[in-house]
Amino acid sequence: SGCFDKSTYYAIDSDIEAIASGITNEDDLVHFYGGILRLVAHDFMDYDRHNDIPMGTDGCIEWDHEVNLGLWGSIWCDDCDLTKLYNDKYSHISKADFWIAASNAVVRNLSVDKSLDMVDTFLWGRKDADSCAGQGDRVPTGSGCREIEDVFLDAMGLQWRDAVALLGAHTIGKAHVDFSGHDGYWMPSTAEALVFDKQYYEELVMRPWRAHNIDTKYEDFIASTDITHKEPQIMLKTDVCLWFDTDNYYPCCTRTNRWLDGQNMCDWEQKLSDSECTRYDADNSRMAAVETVVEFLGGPKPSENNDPFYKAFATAWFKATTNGHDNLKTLSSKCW
Ligand code: HEM
Repeated sequence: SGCFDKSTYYAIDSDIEAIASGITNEDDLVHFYGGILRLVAHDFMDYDRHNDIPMGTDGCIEWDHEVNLGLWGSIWCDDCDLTKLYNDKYSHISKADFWIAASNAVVRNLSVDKSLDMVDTFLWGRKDADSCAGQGDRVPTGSGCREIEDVFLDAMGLQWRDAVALLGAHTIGKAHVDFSGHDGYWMPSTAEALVFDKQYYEELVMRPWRAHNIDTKYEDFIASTDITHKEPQIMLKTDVCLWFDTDNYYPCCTRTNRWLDGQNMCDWEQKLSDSECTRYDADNSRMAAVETVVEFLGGPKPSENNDPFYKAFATAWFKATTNGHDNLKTLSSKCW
């Protein structure tokens, strides 16, 4: 219903920035930005093209489901800034559309030189669903690449390239013990978690990642030591599997030849220097993920080239947020 024009789109962008500029604590700021992106990801990751009830971006989340914890209460709730903004100014558009526009604002504002503006590929007209029983069960928990194949490739109908691009959003944000049971930033510092760029792929490839929370339901990877990091730095198995075969070989450490203060960096909580993570064979279909990571690094040498990642992210984001919809509209030039 109604009308959604470019000025409304950019008004949402400015309003998100205005809220962000009022958040003085950096950790809270990361969670504000990251939480908005995660909210949309959880709305689109429930899409299943093979199911009679496909779901997808419909503004419906099972807030109490374990996989969604943390979204209700600090990102979306009666007293949450984002919700208040919606109720005050934008409730004439659907929540699903609003969340995506808000996420686009996050991406634009945190991208290098604010260069990743997805306005031209933004479509609107989604309808909110009142209920979505079973939504949470469709969202991946982080166990490994089997989940990426089931959710992104099979249910959502995306390519490996799309999945790898979307996961680059983990550059922004943090995992919280109280929400997911995982703890830490994907980036080495809070400041880096506030820049939407290709650093996720650099961290994945360059850093020694040690298996962590082994034999618990929170199995993941942790980087380095408390000597080099104030906050824990983590990757999930669904992140590390874009480069290493963690589904078939775990626990392991990704780079067993790194030393710090005379100690092997794989041997902090337990000895893993003798368990190097394995790579995929050349004929493994997951090599498509590996090749995409190489591409997003932006060249053979360290570079500032975010273009391959940005372009692929915009494409994948478009597919993920429009999946299952066939009557969405482009932004009007002006609503009267
Ligand atoms: C295999 C798919 C995915 C898995 C298993 C996964 C898992 C997780 C987990 C466990 C957390 C930590 C939540 C917490 O404790 O607060 C998280 C956070 C986050 N995720 Fe994902 N995620 C996936 C895909 C995505 C996608 C596609 C996006 C966006 C395009 C995304 C964006 C984020 C962001 C920005 C955060 C940080 C939230 C914050 O700072 O509060 N994730 N994810």
